[in-house]
This record gives sequence, C-alpha cells and structure tokens, in this order.
Amino acid sequence: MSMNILLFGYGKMGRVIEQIALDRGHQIVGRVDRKDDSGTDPDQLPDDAVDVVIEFTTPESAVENITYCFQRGWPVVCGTTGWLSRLAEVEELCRQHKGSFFYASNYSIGVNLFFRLNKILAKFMRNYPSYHVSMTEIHHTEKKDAPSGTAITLAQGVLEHLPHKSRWIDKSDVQSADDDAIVIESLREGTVPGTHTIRYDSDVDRIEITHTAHSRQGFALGAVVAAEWLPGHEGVFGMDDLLNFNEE
Ligand SMILES: NC(=O)C1=CN([C@@H]2O[C@H](COP(=O)(O)OP(=O)(O)OC[C@H]3O[C@@H](n4cnc5c(N)ncnc54)[C@H](OP(=O)(O)O)[C@@H]3O)[C@@H](O)[C@H]2O)C=CC1
Ligand SMILES: O=C(O)C1=N[C@H](C(=O)O)C[C@H](O)C1
Repeated sequence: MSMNILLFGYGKMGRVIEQIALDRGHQIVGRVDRKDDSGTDPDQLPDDAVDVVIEFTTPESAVENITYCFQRGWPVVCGTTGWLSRLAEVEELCRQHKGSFFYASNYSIGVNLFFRLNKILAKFMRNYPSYHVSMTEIHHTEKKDAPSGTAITLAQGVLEHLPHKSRWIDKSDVQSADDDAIVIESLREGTVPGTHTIRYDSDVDRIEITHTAHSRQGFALGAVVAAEWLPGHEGVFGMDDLLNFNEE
C-alpha cells in the first residue's frame, strides 16, 4: 500500500531512502533537515498528512525528533546510532503516548543474517577460551559515532554466549587489566559504507567473519520495508519482529 513518508534527516541515508521509497510507490511528504532552508517545517504538516516517519539524523538530535513524532502520533522508524544510552527513556515515552517505534542499529538483511552467524560462532567458541575475541569496524570519515551501532549489537551478541567476557570496550580506552572485555577497534577511511569483522585469535591461528556493505542500498531498503510494516503496530519493535529467518 502506498504511504505518505516524512523524512527526518536528508543526508547520505535520507537521500537513498527517498529514492527507494519512491521506487516502491510511496510519497515523500517532507524532508526535515537542519541546514537546508528549503527543508520541511513539520509543525506545518497536519497530523494525518504523515503515515510514517523515517529518522536518520545525528546522535544528538534523534531523541528529540523521536519524541516529537510520538507527540504528533506519527509512527517512527529510526536508524540513527549513537544515542542508545537513552533507549529506556524512549521506550517509556513510546508507552506513554501509545506510539509505534522501530529501531535497528542496522537495517540490511545481510547484516541481520550476520548477527545470527555471529551468535552461532560465539556459542561455538564458548568452550575455547584460549581464542581471544576482538572486533574491528570500518566506516567513512564523516561518521560521528564510534563504535558503530552495528559493532555494539555484534558485541552484545558475543556477550550473550561467552561467559569469560562481561563487557565491550573501545580500543582507545583499553587498560592492561581488561581481560573480561571485548575490544572494538573503530577505523575511519574514505567513503567506506560499513565493514564489520569479529575475530578469534589463538597462538597458532585465527578464525574471523566479516560483513562488507558495498553501498547504502541494503540499509535503506530495510528501513523502507520496516516503515511499510510499522503503522498499526503499537509498541517498540526491531528487526526480529520483521524478519523470519529460516535457520534450518
Ligand atoms: N541503522 C542503519 O541501518 C544505519 C544507520 N545509520 C545511521 O544513520 C545516521 C545518519 O547517517 P547519514 O545519513 O550517513 O548521516 P548524514 O550526516 O549524511 O545525514 C544526517 C542528516 O541529518 C541532518 N540533521 C542534523 N540534525 C538534524 C535535526 N535535528 N533534524 C533533522 N535533521 C537533522 C544533518 O544535517 P547537517 O548536515 O546540517 O547536520 C544531515 O543532513 C547516523 O547515525 C548513522 O550511524 C547509517 C546507515 C545505516
Ligand atoms: O554511519 C554509517 O554510515 C552507518 N552506521 C550504522 C552503524 O553505526 O552501525 C550502520 C552502518 O554500519 C552504516
């Protein structure tokens, strides 16, 4: 069904999302962006002009934008990373407003398959603590947050299964006595859309898995599919509610 979509954030992701939404037969009713004077003022839109909002902005502005959408009664699909320390607050607001909220640190099908693979590998490695686990994420130089939201989700997936690890830590914060932590290295290079590696090193060998995004298309398509699904669903949702992977 064709929907009226309001974009919050018209940067690298907002622009790809717009194209995919139009290709799938939806309308873009506005583009709310900070620096663009021609951007939409959402206060000028009637409540019923918007079926769903797709929000890809900045770590500093996401919570304010999401809160605004709840107040307007607009379902919101959020892809912004770097604000998750405030997730409980957003979930509570969603409940108070009887809102619809969808969040994923990564909307691509491939990464969500990779999240599953990561957990299966971690479960397998729990009996081999001599293998030292670590992660690297590589993104473009304009990225504001580190580690990436995807890397944090991957670390949480490993922590569910490795009893000898209890937290993740940024490589730049490592102290000598951090053996209980998974170290995440964040590299910023050129225009890289997003590459994530989890590795297990022993004295004699290495096991590693990598997901490499070739473009932003996969992220954007997932966000539009989530936006097609969300209206009519009250509560807080994520990719596990949307995807039905066959793991046989
Ligand atoms: N979940 C996922 O699958 C993915 C998540 N992301 C995340 O999405 C976010 C956006 O990424 P990306 O598009 O590459 O970033 P960009 O910097 O290219 O775009 C963000 C846009 O949001 C605008 N903006 C800033 N503040 C506001 C505000 N208060 N209201 C509305 N718009 C605002 C920015 O304007 P200005 O330039 O003036 O600041 C900019 O145009 C990041 O957090 C990134 O990590 C990215 C890819 C996939
Ligand atoms: O900022 C980006 O570009 C990306 N951000 C997300 C993240 O922080 O994990 C998803 C993807 O890796 C691209």
